[in-house]
Amino acid sequence: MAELVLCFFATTLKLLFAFLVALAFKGALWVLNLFILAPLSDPLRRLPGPTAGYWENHFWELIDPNQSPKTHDVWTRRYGKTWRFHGFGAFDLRLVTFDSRAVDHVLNSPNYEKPWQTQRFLSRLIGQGVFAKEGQEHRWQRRILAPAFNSAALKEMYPIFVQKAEELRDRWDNIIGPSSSIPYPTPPSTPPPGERESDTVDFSSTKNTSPETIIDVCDWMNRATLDVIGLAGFSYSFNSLTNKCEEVCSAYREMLQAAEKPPGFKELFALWFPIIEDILPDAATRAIRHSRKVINDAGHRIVTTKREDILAKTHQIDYAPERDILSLLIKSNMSEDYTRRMTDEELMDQISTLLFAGSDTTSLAISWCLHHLSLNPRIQERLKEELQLLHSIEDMTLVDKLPYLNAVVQETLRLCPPAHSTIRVAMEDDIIPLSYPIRLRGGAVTQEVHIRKGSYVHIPIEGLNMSKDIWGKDALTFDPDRWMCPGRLPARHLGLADVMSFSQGPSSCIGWRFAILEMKVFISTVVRYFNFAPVAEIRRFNTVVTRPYVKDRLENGAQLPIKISRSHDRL
Ligand code: HEM
Repeated sequence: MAELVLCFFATTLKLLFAFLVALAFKGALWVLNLFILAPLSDPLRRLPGPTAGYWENHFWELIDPNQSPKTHDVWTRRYGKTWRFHGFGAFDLRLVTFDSRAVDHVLNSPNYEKPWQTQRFLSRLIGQGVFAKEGQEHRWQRRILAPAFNSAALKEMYPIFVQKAEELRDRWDNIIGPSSSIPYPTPPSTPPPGERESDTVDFSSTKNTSPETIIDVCDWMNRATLDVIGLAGFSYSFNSLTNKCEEVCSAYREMLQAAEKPPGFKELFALWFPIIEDILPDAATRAIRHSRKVINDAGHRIVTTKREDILAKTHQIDYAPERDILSLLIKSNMSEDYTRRMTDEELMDQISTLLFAGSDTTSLAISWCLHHLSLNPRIQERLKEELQLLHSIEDMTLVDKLPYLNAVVQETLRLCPPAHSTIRVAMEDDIIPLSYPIRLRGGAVTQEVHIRKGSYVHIPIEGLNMSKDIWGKDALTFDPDRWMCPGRLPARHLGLADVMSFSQGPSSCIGWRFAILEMKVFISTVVRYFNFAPVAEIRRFNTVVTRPYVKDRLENGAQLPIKISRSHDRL
């Protein structure tokens, strides 16, 4: 018996050993292939591009927004409109293209998807919503979401933009001090819809006797746009502008802070082996999990109540359903074939997605706009003059059609796109057509790029918006006038709204009209009533989006201090 046990034990050991040897052999082959064999046959090797040591990368030059405009400019002059660079090293060659035909091809072809690393990062943060999905699932979610973003839906949401913009204006007015002669109502005595009486802030505590004051525009805009997406997205009051950020609002902010930290070795490793986060969750992982739970619990309550409400009242003759994005989404979902409806979990993930994709981006775009207006008093003055013609902000068509406001918004989106760049991966070997030929390393000239399955393509959103070839020599200057003279614009635009900021193709920004309208309402409301002046040198840093910080104060995180005073003479 003992012999039998020994024999069994020895055989198991042998098998285990053989298994480990096979595993090590497979691992060695994988490493050999990854670092040596595959790079040797990578067609991108033939492309022009910057050189570096085998283990060196070019991420920093390309992704740091304080360096990338210069890098793009110098490298496109040196290598042409399409080149390759080192990802994690020389074994990881990646493509960058400024060629409109190639950009069109990559962003519109089903052969290119968000890399699985991006999808995993997004799923961990915001669940399985439309942003994290690809392929058929993505197309299906996008179709159900579409009615919530059409013109009719926007019209319904417009009063929310106005309500929140005016609330923000009143908060700022109150911070400046009591000597206001501004002929608009002081902060409302009755709280805005959705806020409880007790949630309104005590304005006296923030008053300042000086006729001007410095505010952190970034923080204020962040709160305002979060309130907007709460109300417009799912009729939910975050009360962020009242300083009484409630639990979902705090959870969301906590989640963003955790996600903003640049990934270290462990985070990168965890993308490949997510189990590590289960075994050894760090503070960021715990924060994200906790935030997701809070957001999901609230999301569950919201989805259930809304669906019951819609089901119960649909047949009432005078029923006017809520017009927020989630209600429209639930309605659109209910009209789908029974087997193809989104589950409650999927609906909840759309809530996190909208929070993530719709608030921070728009808040940054508005902040950058006020920054540029503060640096350019003449442009600010001209905008104020146009806004004086606007009798009421309530008229959506009027606000949307103001030509100079439109030019200022377009120019901000061009020069300060909140998303610095995006990335796709080739799902199969492909040939990318080019409009501008490139010279390969051997000297041959070609009008197409061969790319193999698994290669990454970086789409330089900001680079395309700032390209001198596309926008002219003054591409780096904030000049809204270029949008007023059609002759100064490129013959052919890439991207939604004529800029690359919202990307293009089937995964482009679904909320672009929403964002532009929200920007217009906020900018016109605050620029009518306040003057903006710079107080610090502002730099940019890139986390998930491009944020401002005060030069030499990066440790304080995103900040955009601006001096505001009332424009008494205009009123
Ligand atoms: C100025 C503000 C905004 C900017 C610059 C912006 C930019 C973008 C960009 C560049 C993408 C594509 C990302 C990629 O290709 O990898 C995107 C996707 C998306 N955006 Fe926006 N966005 C803004 C506002 C909004 C708003 C207000 C909403 C919703 C209310 C929204 C919802 C989304 C969603 C759901 C996606 C994913 C679309 C998909 O994968 O099909 N965005 N956005």
